[in-house]
Amino acid sequence: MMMRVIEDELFPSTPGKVKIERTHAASRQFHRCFASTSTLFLWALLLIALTASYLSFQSFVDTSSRYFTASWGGLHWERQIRASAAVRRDDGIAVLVTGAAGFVGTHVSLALRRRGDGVVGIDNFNAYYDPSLKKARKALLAGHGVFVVDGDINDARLLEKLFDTVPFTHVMHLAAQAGVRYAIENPASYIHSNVAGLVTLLEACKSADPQPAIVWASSSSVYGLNDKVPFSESDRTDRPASLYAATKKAGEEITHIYNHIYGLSITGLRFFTVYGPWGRPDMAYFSFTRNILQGKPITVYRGRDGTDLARDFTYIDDIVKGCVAALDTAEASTGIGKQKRRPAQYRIYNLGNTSPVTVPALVRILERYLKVKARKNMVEMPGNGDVPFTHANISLARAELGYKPTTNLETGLKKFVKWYLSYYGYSRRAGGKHQ
Ligand SMILES: O=C(O)[C@H]1O[C@H](OP(=O)(O)OP(=O)(O)OC[C@H]2O[C@@H](n3ccc(=O)[nH]c3=O)[C@H](O)[C@@H]2O)[C@H](O)[C@@H](O)[C@H]1O
Repeated sequence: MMMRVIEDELFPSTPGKVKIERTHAASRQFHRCFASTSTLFLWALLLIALTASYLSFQSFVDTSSRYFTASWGGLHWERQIRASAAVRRDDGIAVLVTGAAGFVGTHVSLALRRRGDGVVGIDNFNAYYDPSLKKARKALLAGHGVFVVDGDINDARLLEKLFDTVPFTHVMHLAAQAGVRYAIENPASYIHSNVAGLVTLLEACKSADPQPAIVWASSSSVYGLNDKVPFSESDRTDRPASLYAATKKAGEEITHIYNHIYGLSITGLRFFTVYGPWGRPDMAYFSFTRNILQGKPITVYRGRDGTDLARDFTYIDDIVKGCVAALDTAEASTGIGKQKRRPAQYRIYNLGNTSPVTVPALVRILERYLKVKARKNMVEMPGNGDVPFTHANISLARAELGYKPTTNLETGLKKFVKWYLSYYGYSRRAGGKHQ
């Protein structure tokens, strides 16, 4: 049936009518064609108009959602920032603490606030470990008048806004992707925080007016595979054993560049396995405590030759004193308008305890305080970033910062266990709350 219709149109049955028919057909086709072209044109116009309005709507939505959903910005936010940054003592300093809801960040922020310095925190509250612990630290800081901005150091606009709002004299840079072994699982997170984030922060600092002096957390891990002990600042640091260590070493080089070109005052602190109350759940002393209390086994690494691993465990209060002394002795940055006027201070210090303790000895101390025997699996140290031992030479920090650690591992772990039992509710009810 369909075939017939098409044939009739192409080959008309009455020969005399062919020309007229053809003329009519051509005219019909022309009209049809013109009609379909103009329809097409109209549709195209409509489509263009729709696309254009969609795109401008999208950009409106993006802008307004940034405005409405951003966790920073606005008059109320600025008031909170200024109140938190207010200095309440003569010659006090105004410090931006990055990673303020982290372990060391919380303690340093509290110490500064207690003596009357202005402190504003910034933290991205990532889920590397239980964010509820970070929120609890934030609440603790809020109770002392320290406001922590929920934001990332990779957010250049946020940093610019913070420096526009407050003329910070110092930055205590503690935000980082921590953990030596996690780099195997998530290498990108180390580059994001410890390299890209650091550069974004330094860019903001170099452009700030006034330029702040920067004190930041490097790590004992930069000594890597060195076997000369104790580790001194002048020792080689070109054989890292983990990506974490490599990014901290990179940080030392990167900060040097900003010191050299822009006159930023830089102090890098090489922390040695810091522990204590409000600590990091990913660290051995913390996760061992959790497992021992829950009756779960713990894995204790040993060296390839069967030797025990050892760390120069350093108590948080000693580290805080070192950080505060570094801030107090930091000279001002020397740049203005992104130009260095004269050479600026560049320093690196070990902050350790100077008395390494083996991991099995750490477990024995915990067993004693927890009154529970640990179920230990002794396994050979996997080749995923660990080093066999760390041991700090702190002569330089002692001479120039007056740094003098006073808490041994026994005393420090006692304080940690007391905090742990209270925080997780073990002192109130048997078994404790889940983590
Ligand atoms: O000084 C630093 O620069 C670093 O210190 C810290 O690293 P580390 O010294 O490796 O601490 P931590 O994980 O507590 O392991 C302690 C010991 O327990 C052993 N260890 C660990 C876990 C386990 O399950 N079993 C075990 O035996 C393990 O082999 C090791 O011998 C920080 O985490 C890091 O962010 C960085 O700041």
